[in-house]
Amino acid sequence: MKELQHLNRYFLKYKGRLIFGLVITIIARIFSLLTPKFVGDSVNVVEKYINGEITDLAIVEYELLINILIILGTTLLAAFFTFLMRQAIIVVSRHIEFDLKNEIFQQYERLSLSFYKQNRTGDLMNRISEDVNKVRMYAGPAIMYSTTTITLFIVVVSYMFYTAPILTLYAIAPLPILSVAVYKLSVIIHKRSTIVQQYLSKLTSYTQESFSGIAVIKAYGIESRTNSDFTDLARTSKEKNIDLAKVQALFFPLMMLLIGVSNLLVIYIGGNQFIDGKIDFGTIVEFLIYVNMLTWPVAIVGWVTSMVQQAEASQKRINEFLKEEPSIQNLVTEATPIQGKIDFKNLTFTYPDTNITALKNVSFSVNPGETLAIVGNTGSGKSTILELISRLYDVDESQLQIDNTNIRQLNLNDVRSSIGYVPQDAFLFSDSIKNNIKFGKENASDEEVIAAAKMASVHKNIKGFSKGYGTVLGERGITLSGGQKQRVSIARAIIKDPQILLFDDCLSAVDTETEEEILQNLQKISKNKTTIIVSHRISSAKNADKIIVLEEGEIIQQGTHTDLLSKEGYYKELYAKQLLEKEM
Ligand SMILES: Nc1ncnc2c1ncn2[C@@H]1O[C@H](COP(=O)(O)OP(=O)(O)OP(=O)(O)O)[C@@H](O)[C@H]1O
Repeated sequence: MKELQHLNRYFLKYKGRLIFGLVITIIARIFSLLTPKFVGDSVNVVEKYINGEITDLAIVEYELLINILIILGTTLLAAFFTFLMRQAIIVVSRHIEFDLKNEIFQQYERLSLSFYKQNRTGDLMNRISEDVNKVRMYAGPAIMYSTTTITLFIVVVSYMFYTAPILTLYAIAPLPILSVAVYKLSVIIHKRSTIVQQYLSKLTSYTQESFSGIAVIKAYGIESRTNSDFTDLARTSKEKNIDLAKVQALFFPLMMLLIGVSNLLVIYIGGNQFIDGKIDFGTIVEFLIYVNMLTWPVAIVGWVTSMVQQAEASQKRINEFLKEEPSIQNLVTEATPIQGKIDFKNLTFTYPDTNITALKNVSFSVNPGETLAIVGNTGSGKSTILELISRLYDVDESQLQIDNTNIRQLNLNDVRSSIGYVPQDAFLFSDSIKNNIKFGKENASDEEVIAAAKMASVHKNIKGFSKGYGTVLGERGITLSGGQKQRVSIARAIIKDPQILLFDDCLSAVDTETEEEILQNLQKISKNKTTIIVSHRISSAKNADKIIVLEEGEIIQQGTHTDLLSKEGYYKELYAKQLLEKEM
Protein backbone atom coordinates (compact mmCIF):
# COMPACT_ATOMS: atom_id res chain seq x y z
CA MET A 1 0.00 0.00 0.00
CA LYS A 2 3.07 2.22 0.14
CA GLU A 3 2.79 3.30 -3.47
CA LEU A 4 -0.92 4.01 -3.17
CA GLN A 5 -0.21 6.56 -0.45
CA HIS A 6 0.37 8.91 -3.36
CA LEU A 7 -3.41 9.10 -3.66
CA ASN A 8 -3.92 10.31 -0.09
CA ARG A 9 -3.67 13.92 -1.14
CA TYR A 10 -6.54 13.35 -3.56
CA PHE A 11 -8.61 11.60 -0.90
CA LEU A 12 -8.00 14.64 1.26
CA LYS A 13 -9.04 16.92 -1.58
CA TYR A 14 -12.37 15.11 -1.97
CA LYS A 15 -12.81 14.18 1.69
CA GLY A 16 -16.28 15.80 1.98
CA ARG A 17 -17.79 13.76 -0.86
CA LEU A 18 -15.93 10.65 0.22
CA ILE A 19 -17.16 10.78 3.84
CA PHE A 20 -20.68 11.46 2.57
CA GLY A 21 -20.32 8.44 0.27
CA LEU A 22 -19.15 6.18 3.09
CA VAL A 23 -21.99 7.22 5.41
CA ILE A 24 -24.51 6.73 2.59
CA THR A 25 -23.03 3.29 1.85
CA ILE A 26 -23.60 2.24 5.44
CA ILE A 27 -27.16 3.59 5.44
CA ALA A 28 -27.94 1.89 2.11
CA ARG A 29 -26.75 -1.48 3.42
CA ILE A 30 -28.67 -1.20 6.68
CA PHE A 31 -31.91 -0.55 4.78
CA SER A 32 -31.30 -3.50 2.49
CA LEU A 33 -30.81 -5.71 5.56
CA LEU A 34 -34.29 -5.09 6.87
CA THR A 35 -35.93 -7.06 4.05
CA PRO A 36 -35.03 -10.62 5.21
CA LYS A 37 -36.29 -9.91 8.73
CA PHE A 38 -39.73 -8.93 7.47
CA VAL A 39 -39.81 -11.85 5.01
CA GLY A 40 -39.08 -14.12 8.01
CA ASP A 41 -41.82 -12.43 10.08
CA SER A 42 -44.30 -12.89 7.22
CA VAL A 43 -43.48 -16.60 6.94
CA ASN A 44 -43.94 -16.95 10.72
CA VAL A 45 -47.38 -15.28 10.59
CA VAL A 46 -48.48 -17.68 7.82
CA GLU A 47 -47.04 -20.61 9.81
CA LYS A 48 -48.95 -19.54 12.93
CA TYR A 49 -52.20 -19.36 10.91
CA ILE A 50 -51.55 -22.88 9.52
CA ASN A 51 -50.80 -24.17 13.05
CA GLY A 52 -53.96 -22.55 14.33
CA GLU A 53 -52.14 -20.17 16.67
CA ILE A 54 -53.84 -17.34 14.79
CA THR A 55 -57.39 -18.05 13.68
CA ASP A 56 -58.43 -14.71 12.24
CA LEU A 57 -57.41 -14.47 8.56
CA ALA A 58 -57.89 -10.69 8.65
CA ILE A 59 -55.01 -10.40 11.18
CA VAL A 60 -52.74 -12.47 8.90
CA GLU A 61 -53.67 -10.36 5.89
CA TYR A 62 -53.11 -7.16 7.84
CA GLU A 63 -49.67 -8.33 9.12
CA LEU A 64 -48.67 -9.43 5.61
CA LEU A 65 -49.76 -6.12 4.09
CA ILE A 66 -47.77 -4.14 6.67
CA ASN A 67 -44.70 -6.34 6.08
CA ILE A 68 -44.96 -6.01 2.30
CA LEU A 69 -45.23 -2.22 2.60
CA ILE A 70 -42.19 -2.12 4.93
CA ILE A 71 -40.21 -4.39 2.54
CA LEU A 72 -41.19 -2.18 -0.40
CA GLY A 73 -40.30 0.98 1.50
CA THR A 74 -36.92 -0.26 2.75
CA THR A 75 -36.05 -1.65 -0.68
CA LEU A 76 -36.88 1.68 -2.30
CA LEU A 77 -34.82 3.54 0.32
CA ALA A 78 -31.94 1.09 -0.06
CA ALA A 79 -32.07 1.59 -3.84
CA PHE A 80 -32.13 5.38 -3.43
CA PHE A 81 -29.14 5.34 -1.06
CA THR A 82 -27.27 2.91 -3.30
CA PHE A 83 -27.76 5.39 -6.12
CA LEU A 84 -26.40 8.20 -3.92
CA MET A 85 -23.50 5.99 -2.82
CA ARG A 86 -22.44 5.33 -6.42
CA GLN A 87 -22.89 9.01 -7.23
CA ALA A 88 -20.61 10.01 -4.38
CA ILE A 89 -17.84 7.37 -4.43
CA ILE A 90 -17.65 6.56 -8.14
CA VAL A 91 -17.75 10.26 -9.00
CA VAL A 92 -14.86 10.87 -6.56
CA SER A 93 -12.88 8.10 -8.29
CA ARG A 94 -13.53 9.77 -11.66
CA HIS A 95 -12.29 13.10 -10.25
CA ILE A 96 -9.16 11.39 -8.93
CA GLU A 97 -8.64 9.69 -12.31
CA PHE A 98 -8.89 13.09 -14.01
CA ASP A 99 -6.46 14.73 -11.55
CA LEU A 100 -3.98 11.88 -11.79
CA LYS A 101 -4.02 11.91 -15.60
CA ASN A 102 -3.35 15.64 -15.55
CA GLU A 103 -0.56 15.22 -13.02
CA ILE A 104 1.11 12.57 -15.18
CA PHE A 105 0.67 14.57 -18.38
CA GLN A 106 2.17 17.68 -16.79
CA GLN A 107 5.08 15.59 -15.53
CA TYR A 108 5.62 14.11 -19.01
CA GLU A 109 5.81 17.62 -20.40
CA ARG A 110 8.33 18.65 -17.73
CA LEU A 111 10.68 15.80 -18.55
CA SER A 112 13.56 16.29 -20.93
CA LEU A 113 14.09 14.80 -24.37
CA SER A 114 16.43 12.11 -23.02
CA PHE A 115 13.49 10.67 -21.05
CA TYR A 116 11.56 10.19 -24.28
CA LYS A 117 14.57 8.52 -25.89
CA GLN A 118 14.76 5.99 -23.03
CA ASN A 119 11.04 5.15 -22.86
CA ARG A 120 8.71 3.91 -25.53
CA THR A 121 5.66 5.96 -26.46
CA GLY A 122 3.41 2.92 -25.95
CA ASP A 123 4.65 2.59 -22.37
CA LEU A 124 4.07 6.29 -21.68
CA MET A 125 0.56 6.00 -23.04
CA ASN A 126 -0.19 2.84 -21.10
CA ARG A 127 0.77 4.41 -17.80
CA ILE A 128 -1.49 7.38 -18.35
CA SER A 129 -4.46 5.26 -19.46
CA GLU A 130 -4.37 1.60 -18.36
CA ASP A 131 -2.47 2.12 -15.12
CA VAL A 132 -4.56 5.10 -14.10
CA ASN A 133 -7.64 3.02 -14.81
CA LYS A 134 -6.44 0.29 -12.44
CA VAL A 135 -5.70 2.88 -9.77
CA ARG A 136 -9.20 4.28 -10.23
CA MET A 137 -10.61 0.85 -9.44
CA TYR A 138 -8.93 1.18 -6.06
CA ALA A 139 -10.06 4.76 -5.47
CA GLY A 140 -13.68 3.97 -6.35
CA PRO A 141 -15.08 0.44 -6.55
CA ALA A 142 -12.58 -1.10 -4.10
CA ILE A 143 -13.42 1.43 -1.39
CA MET A 144 -17.14 1.20 -2.09
CA TYR A 145 -17.27 -2.60 -2.05
CA SER A 146 -15.07 -2.84 1.04
CA THR A 147 -17.37 -0.50 2.98
CA THR A 148 -20.41 -2.43 1.77
CA THR A 149 -18.92 -5.76 2.80
CA ILE A 150 -17.73 -4.60 6.19
CA THR A 151 -21.08 -2.99 7.04
CA LEU A 152 -23.03 -5.96 5.76
CA PHE A 153 -20.85 -8.44 7.55
CA ILE A 154 -20.89 -6.67 10.91
CA VAL A 155 -24.64 -6.07 10.89
CA VAL A 156 -25.78 -9.35 9.33
CA VAL A 157 -23.47 -11.70 11.16
CA SER A 158 -24.12 -10.10 14.58
CA TYR A 159 -27.86 -10.31 13.94
CA MET A 160 -27.56 -13.92 12.75
CA PHE A 161 -25.50 -14.85 15.82
CA TYR A 162 -28.04 -13.16 18.03
CA THR A 163 -30.90 -15.14 16.41
CA ALA A 164 -29.32 -18.58 15.96
CA PRO A 165 -25.59 -18.88 16.83
CA ILE A 166 -25.01 -22.52 15.80
CA LEU A 167 -26.85 -22.17 12.52
CA THR A 168 -24.83 -19.02 11.81
CA LEU A 169 -21.53 -20.89 12.24
CA TYR A 170 -22.62 -23.53 9.72
CA ALA A 171 -24.06 -20.97 7.32
CA ILE A 172 -20.94 -18.81 7.12
CA ALA A 173 -18.39 -21.66 7.24
CA PRO A 174 -18.03 -21.93 3.42
CA LEU A 175 -17.64 -18.15 3.05
CA PRO A 176 -13.93 -17.85 4.00
CA ILE A 177 -13.21 -20.68 1.53
CA LEU A 178 -15.05 -18.67 -1.10
CA SER A 179 -13.05 -15.56 -0.27
CA VAL A 180 -9.68 -17.35 -0.45
CA ALA A 181 -10.66 -19.16 -3.66
CA VAL A 182 -11.73 -15.92 -5.29
CA TYR A 183 -8.48 -14.32 -4.20
CA LYS A 184 -6.40 -17.15 -5.69
CA LEU A 185 -8.41 -16.97 -8.89
CA SER A 186 -8.02 -13.19 -9.01
CA VAL A 187 -4.24 -13.51 -8.73
CA ILE A 188 -4.17 -15.87 -11.72
CA ILE A 189 -6.61 -13.63 -13.56
CA HIS A 190 -4.36 -10.66 -12.81
CA LYS A 191 -1.26 -12.44 -14.13
CA ARG A 192 -3.03 -13.50 -17.27
CA SER A 193 -4.66 -10.14 -17.83
CA THR A 194 -1.24 -8.45 -17.51
CA ILE A 195 -0.02 -10.67 -20.35
CA VAL A 196 -3.16 -9.87 -22.35
CA GLN A 197 -2.46 -6.20 -21.69
CA GLN A 198 1.12 -6.50 -22.90
CA TYR A 199 -0.07 -8.10 -26.12
CA LEU A 200 -2.65 -5.39 -26.53
CA SER A 201 0.14 -2.79 -26.19
CA LYS A 202 2.22 -4.65 -28.78
CA LEU A 203 -0.74 -4.81 -31.15
CA THR A 204 -1.50 -1.11 -30.67
CA SER A 205 2.13 -0.11 -31.24
CA TYR A 206 2.36 -2.34 -34.31
CA THR A 207 -0.86 -0.99 -35.81
CA GLN A 208 0.07 2.59 -35.03
CA GLU A 209 3.50 2.19 -36.60
CA SER A 210 2.08 0.44 -39.67
CA PHE A 211 -0.39 3.23 -40.31
CA SER A 212 2.19 5.96 -39.72
CA GLY A 213 4.48 4.22 -42.19
CA ILE A 214 1.73 3.18 -44.60
CA ALA A 215 3.35 5.13 -47.45
CA VAL A 216 6.59 3.14 -47.04
CA ILE A 217 4.69 -0.17 -46.74
CA LYS A 218 2.79 0.50 -49.94
CA ALA A 219 5.79 1.83 -51.82
CA TYR A 220 7.75 -1.33 -51.01
CA GLY A 221 4.72 -3.55 -51.64
CA ILE A 222 5.15 -5.35 -48.32
CA GLU A 223 1.46 -5.37 -47.33
CA SER A 224 1.35 -9.18 -47.21
CA ARG A 225 4.39 -9.33 -44.90
CA THR A 226 2.97 -6.75 -42.52
CA ASN A 227 -0.37 -8.57 -42.71
CA SER A 228 1.16 -11.87 -41.68
CA ASP A 229 3.18 -10.22 -38.89
CA PHE A 230 -0.03 -8.65 -37.64
CA THR A 231 -1.87 -11.97 -37.85
CA ASP A 232 0.87 -13.71 -35.83
CA LEU A 233 0.70 -11.04 -33.16
CA ALA A 234 -3.10 -11.08 -33.13
CA ARG A 235 -3.12 -14.90 -32.91
CA THR A 236 -0.87 -14.93 -29.83
CA SER A 237 -3.00 -12.17 -28.36
CA LYS A 238 -6.14 -14.27 -28.97
CA GLU A 239 -4.52 -17.32 -27.30
CA LYS A 240 -3.63 -15.25 -24.24
CA ASN A 241 -7.20 -13.94 -24.14
CA ILE A 242 -8.56 -17.49 -24.25
CA ASP A 243 -6.23 -18.48 -21.38
CA LEU A 244 -7.69 -15.61 -19.41
CA ALA A 245 -11.28 -16.48 -20.31
CA LYS A 246 -10.75 -20.04 -19.04
CA VAL A 247 -9.89 -18.89 -15.51
CA GLN A 248 -12.57 -16.22 -15.57
CA ALA A 249 -15.08 -18.92 -16.51
CA LEU A 250 -14.35 -20.67 -13.20
CA PHE A 251 -15.33 -17.63 -11.19
CA PHE A 252 -19.13 -17.86 -11.24
CA PRO A 253 -19.47 -21.67 -11.07
CA LEU A 254 -17.24 -21.59 -8.00
CA MET A 255 -19.41 -18.96 -6.40
CA MET A 256 -22.60 -20.86 -7.22
CA LEU A 257 -21.10 -24.03 -5.75
CA LEU A 258 -20.20 -22.42 -2.45
CA ILE A 259 -23.53 -20.57 -2.21
CA GLY A 260 -25.19 -23.92 -2.81
CA VAL A 261 -23.21 -25.51 0.03
CA SER A 262 -24.17 -22.67 2.40
CA ASN A 263 -27.84 -22.98 1.41
CA LEU A 264 -27.79 -26.72 1.94
CA LEU A 265 -26.24 -26.30 5.38
CA VAL A 266 -28.86 -23.72 6.36
CA ILE A 267 -31.69 -25.98 5.18
CA TYR A 268 -30.25 -29.13 6.78
CA ILE A 269 -29.04 -27.71 10.11
CA GLY A 270 -31.87 -25.17 10.28
CA GLY A 271 -34.40 -27.93 9.47
CA ASN A 272 -33.09 -30.07 12.30
CA GLN A 273 -33.19 -27.15 14.73
CA PHE A 274 -36.75 -26.35 13.65
CA ILE A 275 -37.79 -29.95 14.22
CA ASP A 276 -36.18 -29.74 17.67
CA GLY A 277 -38.18 -26.56 18.26
CA LYS A 278 -35.01 -24.43 18.72
CA ILE A 279 -35.83 -21.94 15.94
CA ASP A 280 -38.93 -20.94 14.06
CA PHE A 281 -39.56 -21.52 10.38
CA GLY A 282 -39.18 -17.82 9.48
CA THR A 283 -35.56 -17.87 10.73
CA ILE A 284 -34.63 -20.51 8.11
CA VAL A 285 -36.10 -18.34 5.33
CA GLU A 286 -34.39 -15.28 6.79
CA PHE A 287 -31.04 -17.10 6.95
CA LEU A 288 -31.32 -18.31 3.37
CA ILE A 289 -31.74 -14.71 2.24
CA TYR A 290 -28.85 -13.53 4.44
CA VAL A 291 -26.49 -16.22 3.15
CA ASN A 292 -27.25 -15.23 -0.43
CA MET A 293 -26.82 -11.57 0.51
CA LEU A 294 -23.42 -12.29 2.08
CA THR A 295 -22.00 -14.41 -0.71
CA TRP A 296 -21.33 -11.67 -3.20
CA PRO A 297 -19.67 -9.27 -0.70
CA VAL A 298 -17.52 -12.10 0.66
CA ALA A 299 -16.47 -13.10 -2.84
CA ILE A 300 -15.69 -9.45 -3.37
CA VAL A 301 -13.15 -9.51 -0.52
CA GLY A 302 -10.96 -11.70 -2.71
CA TRP A 303 -11.66 -9.60 -5.75
CA VAL A 304 -10.97 -6.33 -3.93
CA THR A 305 -7.68 -7.71 -2.57
CA SER A 306 -6.50 -8.48 -6.05
CA MET A 307 -7.82 -5.12 -7.29
CA VAL A 308 -5.78 -3.33 -4.61
CA GLN A 309 -2.69 -5.36 -5.55
CA GLN A 310 -3.09 -4.42 -9.20
CA ALA A 311 -3.63 -0.78 -8.26
CA GLU A 312 -0.50 -0.88 -6.11
CA ALA A 313 1.52 -2.28 -9.04
CA SER A 314 0.09 0.31 -11.42
CA GLN A 315 0.67 3.17 -9.00
CA LYS A 316 4.26 1.97 -8.63
CA ARG A 317 4.73 2.28 -12.38
CA ILE A 318 3.11 5.73 -12.32
CA ASN A 319 5.25 6.84 -9.37
CA GLU A 320 8.42 5.79 -11.20
CA PHE A 321 7.71 8.46 -13.80
CA LEU A 322 6.33 10.99 -11.33
CA LYS A 323 9.54 10.81 -9.30
CA GLU A 324 11.69 11.27 -12.38
CA GLU A 325 13.42 14.62 -12.44
CA PRO A 326 14.01 16.38 -15.77
CA SER A 327 17.67 16.02 -16.71
CA ILE A 328 17.56 19.65 -17.81
CA GLN A 329 16.84 21.74 -14.76
CA ASN A 330 15.90 25.37 -14.59
CA LEU A 331 18.32 26.63 -11.94
CA VAL A 332 17.34 30.28 -12.21
CA THR A 333 14.00 31.64 -11.12
CA GLU A 334 14.48 35.35 -11.74
CA ALA A 335 13.93 36.67 -15.26
CA THR A 336 17.01 36.82 -17.47
CA PRO A 337 16.08 38.66 -20.68
CA ILE A 338 18.05 37.36 -23.64
CA GLN A 339 19.84 39.60 -26.14
CA GLY A 340 21.03 36.74 -28.32
CA LYS A 341 24.84 36.69 -28.34
CA ILE A 342 25.91 33.06 -28.66
CA ASP A 343 29.40 31.72 -27.87
CA PHE A 344 30.64 28.16 -28.25
CA LYS A 345 33.97 27.82 -26.43
CA ASN A 346 35.95 24.69 -27.21
CA LEU A 347 32.75 22.77 -26.88
CA THR A 348 32.84 19.00 -26.92
CA PHE A 349 29.57 17.12 -26.63
CA THR A 350 28.84 13.42 -26.31
CA TYR A 351 25.24 12.14 -26.44
CA PRO A 352 24.71 10.47 -23.07
CA ASP A 353 22.51 7.65 -24.40
CA THR A 354 24.65 6.57 -27.37
CA ASN A 355 28.08 7.81 -26.35
CA ILE A 356 28.49 9.36 -29.78
CA THR A 357 30.74 12.41 -29.63
CA ALA A 358 28.84 14.71 -31.97
CA LEU A 359 30.93 17.87 -31.45
CA LYS A 360 34.64 18.24 -30.81
CA ASN A 361 36.29 21.47 -29.68
CA VAL A 362 33.81 23.65 -31.48
CA SER A 363 34.32 27.39 -31.05
CA PHE A 364 32.43 30.22 -32.72
CA SER A 365 30.55 33.33 -31.81
CA VAL A 366 27.44 35.01 -33.26
CA ASN A 367 26.18 38.44 -32.24
CA PRO A 368 22.65 39.82 -32.38
CA GLY A 369 21.99 41.09 -35.89
CA GLU A 370 24.35 38.51 -37.39
CA THR A 371 23.60 35.40 -39.38
CA LEU A 372 25.69 32.28 -39.05
CA ALA A 373 25.42 29.45 -41.57
CA ILE A 374 26.52 25.94 -40.77
CA VAL A 375 27.26 23.52 -43.59
CA GLY A 376 28.66 20.04 -43.55
CA ASN A 377 28.02 16.43 -44.42
CA THR A 378 25.20 14.53 -42.87
CA GLY A 379 25.93 13.44 -39.33
CA SER A 380 28.60 16.10 -38.91
CA GLY A 381 26.91 17.65 -35.87
CA LYS A 382 24.95 20.57 -37.31
CA SER A 383 21.61 19.80 -35.66
CA THR A 384 23.40 19.05 -32.41
CA ILE A 385 24.61 22.67 -32.28
CA LEU A 386 21.01 23.93 -32.52
CA GLU A 387 19.80 21.44 -29.91
CA LEU A 388 22.45 22.64 -27.48
CA ILE A 389 21.48 26.30 -28.01
CA SER A 390 17.85 25.32 -27.24
CA ARG A 391 19.23 23.56 -24.13
CA LEU A 392 17.66 20.25 -25.06
CA TYR A 393 20.91 18.79 -23.69
CA ASP A 394 23.36 20.18 -21.16
CA VAL A 395 27.05 20.70 -21.76
CA ASP A 396 29.89 21.03 -19.32
CA GLU A 397 30.75 24.28 -17.58
CA SER A 398 30.67 27.49 -19.62
CA GLN A 399 31.39 25.84 -22.96
CA LEU A 400 28.18 27.37 -24.22
CA GLN A 401 27.36 30.96 -23.34
CA ILE A 402 24.46 33.18 -24.23
CA ASP A 403 25.01 36.90 -23.63
CA ASN A 404 28.38 36.02 -22.06
CA THR A 405 26.68 33.88 -19.40
CA ASN A 406 26.80 30.12 -19.03
CA ILE A 407 23.50 28.93 -20.56
CA ARG A 408 22.74 26.98 -17.37
CA GLN A 409 22.77 30.20 -15.38
CA LEU A 410 20.01 31.68 -17.48
CA ASN A 411 16.32 31.16 -16.85
CA LEU A 412 15.44 28.16 -19.02
CA ASN A 413 12.00 29.57 -19.84
CA ASP A 414 13.58 32.82 -21.01
CA VAL A 415 16.10 30.92 -23.13
CA ARG A 416 13.42 28.79 -24.76
CA SER A 417 10.99 31.65 -25.28
CA SER A 418 13.71 33.73 -26.93
CA ILE A 419 14.26 31.04 -29.56
CA GLY A 420 12.31 30.36 -32.74
CA TYR A 421 13.35 26.87 -33.77
CA VAL A 422 12.46 25.34 -37.10
CA PRO A 423 13.40 21.65 -36.94
CA GLN A 424 14.58 19.48 -39.78
CA ASP A 425 11.34 17.50 -39.87
CA ALA A 426 8.58 20.07 -39.78
CA PHE A 427 5.99 18.79 -37.37
CA LEU A 428 2.48 20.12 -37.79
CA PHE A 429 -0.43 19.28 -35.51
CA SER A 430 -3.77 17.92 -36.76
CA ASP A 431 -5.31 21.36 -36.55
CA SER A 432 -5.98 24.32 -38.85
CA ILE A 433 -3.08 26.02 -40.62
CA LYS A 434 -3.91 29.18 -38.69
CA ASN A 435 -3.60 27.43 -35.32
CA ASN A 436 -0.42 25.70 -36.42
CA ILE A 437 1.15 29.08 -37.12
CA LYS A 438 -0.34 30.61 -33.95
CA PHE A 439 1.39 27.87 -32.02
CA GLY A 440 4.37 30.27 -32.05
CA LYS A 441 2.27 33.08 -30.51
CA GLU A 442 -1.00 32.08 -28.94
CA ASN A 443 -2.68 35.49 -28.97
CA ALA A 444 -1.59 36.46 -32.49
CA SER A 445 -4.16 38.31 -34.62
CA ASP A 446 -5.22 37.08 -38.07
CA GLU A 447 -3.17 39.90 -39.60
CA GLU A 448 -0.06 38.70 -37.79
CA VAL A 449 -0.66 35.14 -39.00
CA ILE A 450 -0.97 36.35 -42.58
CA ALA A 451 2.12 38.57 -42.27
CA ALA A 452 4.18 35.63 -40.94
CA ALA A 453 2.89 33.37 -43.72
CA LYS A 454 3.83 35.99 -46.29
CA MET A 455 7.34 36.23 -44.82
CA ALA A 456 7.63 32.45 -45.08
CA SER A 457 6.35 32.62 -48.70
CA VAL A 458 3.49 30.27 -48.02
CA HIS A 459 0.59 32.76 -48.02
CA LYS A 460 -0.22 32.20 -51.71
CA ASN A 461 -0.38 28.43 -51.24
CA ILE A 462 -2.68 28.77 -48.23
CA LYS A 463 -4.97 31.16 -50.09
CA GLY A 464 -5.21 28.54 -52.83
CA PHE A 465 -6.91 26.07 -50.45
CA SER A 466 -10.70 26.36 -50.40
CA LYS A 467 -10.74 26.86 -46.64
CA GLY A 468 -7.64 29.08 -46.61
CA TYR A 469 -6.11 29.45 -43.17
CA GLY A 470 -8.93 27.34 -41.71
CA THR A 471 -7.73 24.30 -43.67
CA VAL A 472 -7.30 21.39 -41.29
CA LEU A 473 -4.07 19.42 -41.58
CA GLY A 474 -3.14 15.89 -40.68
CA GLU A 475 -5.16 12.79 -40.10
CA ARG A 476 -8.58 14.13 -40.95
CA GLY A 477 -7.40 17.00 -43.12
CA ILE A 478 -5.24 17.63 -46.11
CA THR A 479 -1.60 16.73 -46.40
CA LEU A 480 0.79 19.54 -47.24
CA SER A 481 3.79 19.04 -49.50
CA GLY A 482 7.19 18.79 -47.79
CA GLY A 483 8.06 22.35 -48.86
CA GLN A 484 4.70 23.74 -47.71
CA LYS A 485 5.13 22.06 -44.32
CA GLN A 486 8.59 23.57 -43.96
CA ARG A 487 7.27 27.03 -44.75
CA VAL A 488 4.32 26.79 -42.33
CA SER A 489 6.87 25.73 -39.74
CA ILE A 490 9.02 28.77 -40.61
CA ALA A 491 5.96 31.06 -40.30
CA ARG A 492 5.41 29.61 -36.82
CA ALA A 493 8.93 30.64 -35.80
CA ILE A 494 8.63 34.08 -37.43
CA ILE A 495 5.34 34.97 -35.69
CA LYS A 496 7.01 34.34 -32.35
CA ASP A 497 9.34 37.26 -33.11
CA PRO A 498 12.16 35.72 -31.06
CA GLN A 499 15.66 37.05 -30.36
CA ILE A 500 17.27 33.93 -31.79
CA LEU A 501 16.15 32.17 -34.96
CA LEU A 502 17.38 28.64 -35.60
CA PHE A 503 16.68 27.03 -38.97
CA ASP A 504 17.65 23.39 -39.28
CA ASP A 505 17.90 22.57 -42.96
CA CYS A 506 14.35 23.75 -43.31
CA LEU A 507 14.56 25.03 -46.85
CA SER A 508 15.69 21.72 -48.31
CA ALA A 509 12.29 20.96 -49.84
CA VAL A 510 11.63 24.37 -51.41
CA ASP A 511 12.81 25.41 -54.85
CA THR A 512 15.75 27.78 -55.11
CA GLU A 513 13.58 30.75 -56.12
CA THR A 514 11.33 30.45 -53.10
CA GLU A 515 14.41 29.82 -50.96
CA GLU A 516 15.88 33.10 -52.18
CA GLU A 517 12.59 34.92 -51.46
CA ILE A 518 12.42 33.54 -47.91
CA LEU A 519 16.07 34.35 -47.22
CA GLN A 520 15.52 37.93 -48.34
CA ASN A 521 12.47 38.23 -46.10
CA LEU A 522 14.49 36.78 -43.23
CA GLN A 523 17.15 39.40 -43.74
CA LYS A 524 14.48 42.05 -43.24
CA ILE A 525 13.02 40.62 -40.05
CA SER A 526 16.25 39.51 -38.45
CA LYS A 527 17.95 42.89 -38.24
CA ASN A 528 18.57 42.73 -34.48
CA LYS A 529 18.20 39.00 -34.14
CA THR A 530 20.72 36.22 -34.04
CA THR A 531 20.09 33.84 -36.91
CA ILE A 532 21.63 30.42 -37.47
CA ILE A 533 20.90 28.58 -40.68
CA VAL A 534 21.90 24.94 -41.05
CA SER A 535 21.95 23.86 -44.66
CA HIS A 536 23.35 21.51 -47.23
CA ARG A 537 22.95 24.17 -49.86
CA ILE A 538 25.44 26.94 -50.57
CA SER A 539 22.51 29.09 -51.73
CA SER A 540 21.18 29.21 -48.16
CA ALA A 541 24.57 29.94 -46.65
CA LYS A 542 26.15 32.38 -49.03
CA ASN A 543 24.68 35.61 -47.63
CA ALA A 544 25.47 34.77 -44.01
CA ASP A 545 27.89 36.98 -42.08
CA LYS A 546 29.84 33.90 -41.05
CA ILE A 547 29.89 30.36 -42.34
CA ILE A 548 31.31 27.37 -40.53
CA VAL A 549 31.95 24.01 -42.14
CA LEU A 550 31.66 20.93 -39.94
CA GLU A 551 33.13 17.51 -40.49
CA GLU A 552 32.68 14.72 -37.99
CA GLY A 553 31.92 17.20 -35.24
CA GLU A 554 34.89 19.49 -35.93
CA ILE A 555 35.03 22.88 -37.60
CA ILE A 556 37.22 22.41 -40.63
CA GLN A 557 36.63 25.77 -42.28
CA GLN A 558 35.16 29.13 -41.37
CA GLY A 559 34.77 32.58 -42.87
CA THR A 560 32.49 34.46 -45.24
CA HIS A 561 31.30 33.09 -48.57
CA THR A 562 34.02 35.02 -50.43
CA ASP A 563 36.71 33.93 -47.92
CA LEU A 564 35.77 30.31 -48.26
CA LEU A 565 35.60 30.40 -52.05
CA SER A 566 39.12 31.76 -52.14
CA LYS A 567 40.43 28.69 -50.31
CA GLU A 568 40.64 25.11 -51.46
CA GLY A 569 38.45 22.82 -49.37
CA TYR A 570 35.01 21.40 -48.67
CA TYR A 571 33.10 24.65 -49.20
CA LYS A 572 34.63 25.46 -52.57
CA GLU A 573 34.09 21.90 -53.75
CA LEU A 574 30.50 21.94 -52.62
CA TYR A 575 29.97 25.24 -54.40
CA ALA A 576 31.43 23.92 -57.63
CA LYS A 577 29.34 20.76 -57.38
CA GLN A 578 26.11 22.63 -56.77
CA LEU A 579 26.85 25.13 -59.53
CA LEU A 580 27.35 22.24 -61.92
CA GLU A 581 24.06 20.64 -60.81
CA LYS A 582 22.26 23.92 -61.42
CA GLU A 583 23.71 24.29 -64.91
CA MET A 584 22.83 20.72 -65.84
N1 LIG B 1 19.50 12.35 -29.90
C1 LIG B 1 20.63 11.74 -30.22
N2 LIG B 1 21.10 10.78 -29.42
C2 LIG B 1 22.25 10.17 -29.73
N3 LIG B 1 23.01 10.44 -30.78
C3 LIG B 1 22.59 11.41 -31.62
C4 LIG B 1 21.37 12.10 -31.37
N4 LIG B 1 21.19 13.00 -32.35
C5 LIG B 1 22.25 12.88 -33.17
N5 LIG B 1 23.10 11.93 -32.74
C6 LIG B 1 24.38 11.55 -33.36
O1 LIG B 1 25.20 12.68 -33.34
C7 LIG B 1 25.87 12.84 -34.58
C8 LIG B 1 25.58 14.23 -35.16
O2 LIG B 1 24.21 14.28 -35.51
P1 LIG B 1 23.50 15.59 -36.04
O3 LIG B 1 22.05 15.31 -36.11
O4 LIG B 1 23.93 16.74 -35.23
O5 LIG B 1 24.11 15.71 -37.50
P2 LIG B 1 23.70 16.68 -38.67
O6 LIG B 1 24.96 17.29 -39.14
O7 LIG B 1 22.64 17.60 -38.25
O8 LIG B 1 23.19 15.64 -39.74
P3 LIG B 1 22.10 15.87 -40.90
O9 LIG B 1 22.67 16.81 -41.90
O10 LIG B 1 21.93 14.50 -41.47
O11 LIG B 1 20.89 16.39 -40.24
C9 LIG B 1 25.41 11.70 -35.47
O12 LIG B 1 26.42 10.71 -35.44
C10 LIG B 1 24.15 11.19 -34.81
O13 LIG B 1 24.04 9.80 -34.96
